[in-house]
Amino acid sequence: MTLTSDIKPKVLILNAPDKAPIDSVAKLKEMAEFYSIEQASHDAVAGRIAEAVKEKGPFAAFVVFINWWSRPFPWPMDEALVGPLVETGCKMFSAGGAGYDFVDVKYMTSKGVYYANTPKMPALRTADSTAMMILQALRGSSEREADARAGKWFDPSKPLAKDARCSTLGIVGMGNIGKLVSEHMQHFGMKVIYYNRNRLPLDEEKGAEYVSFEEILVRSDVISLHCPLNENTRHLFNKEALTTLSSAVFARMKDGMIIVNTSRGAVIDENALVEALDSGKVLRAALDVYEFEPQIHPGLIASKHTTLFPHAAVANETFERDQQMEILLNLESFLKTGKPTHVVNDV
Ligand SMILES: O=CC(=O)O
Repeated sequence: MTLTSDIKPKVLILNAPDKAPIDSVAKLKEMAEFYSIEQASHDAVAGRIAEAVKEKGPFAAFVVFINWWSRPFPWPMDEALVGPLVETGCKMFSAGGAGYDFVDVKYMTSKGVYYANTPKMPALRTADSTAMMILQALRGSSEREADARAGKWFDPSKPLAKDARCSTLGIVGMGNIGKLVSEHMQHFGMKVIYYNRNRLPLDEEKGAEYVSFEEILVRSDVISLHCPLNENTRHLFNKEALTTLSSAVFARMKDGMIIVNTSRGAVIDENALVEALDSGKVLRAALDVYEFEPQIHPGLIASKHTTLFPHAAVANETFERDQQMEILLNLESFLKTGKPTHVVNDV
């Protein structure tokens, strides 16, 4: 039976999926009626949503096609933003990104609605960039490049490159990205240990050794962060873990270690990291994400021992297309089965 337009569910979209192949959009247009609003600040989008619900609603789903560098952000995706949709029966929300720290998932779960993310698209891209950043940090590439640009030749009195083959990589968070980083870095000869809330099944460990969080601190020459940002991981790397303050946690961390972060900035207390870089406790840091994006702590910019990326580890020529397609797949699955593909909450 062909659905008539009268009984098609309605979907509200924020921005158009302008990079996805026309076919994948056309297919969905057969299944639902689309209404769009434009990206703006949180309060302005809240107003646009409330107006759309009143004039065109009710909507079955709300999907967002914006990137995290395009501003202003309408975040957080909280009750003030999406309440009118939730209250009129909207059951599915989706936006781009593996991370969903900008979403009030607790609120959504309490209302019995799904939030769906896009975990596949960022995995390999972010893992590739992380591998590059680990190698850069091991080699001290920022210092070397700064010297070369300043017309200074190789100075072996500066800390030399660390050998990947003699180094242990500690991965915190062994999800899609962590697993790929583990495989990449084992190709460069690194010993990989990992900490995760739960141990992975043996066939997924692929040579990585499961250890406690404390062991990550004790044994790692390089720590790479791949955990989500939530109340348990905010400032997981805080003064105690990163500085010489008299903390038992710190006392077990290696001097001159390297920290790499392509997850979320606030997993690290940036003030503590700057202090640790200045004291030499942390030899080098390679960062793609920051506590107060788009600001980067001036101490991180000033340090010669940092490699900095502007939250672009995931970005390449094809990622927007793939991200939009993953959001559309969530929507297609929801329209067909009542459940999106990549649900982050149990409802
Ligand atoms: O930061 C990128 C993502 O969450 O996918």
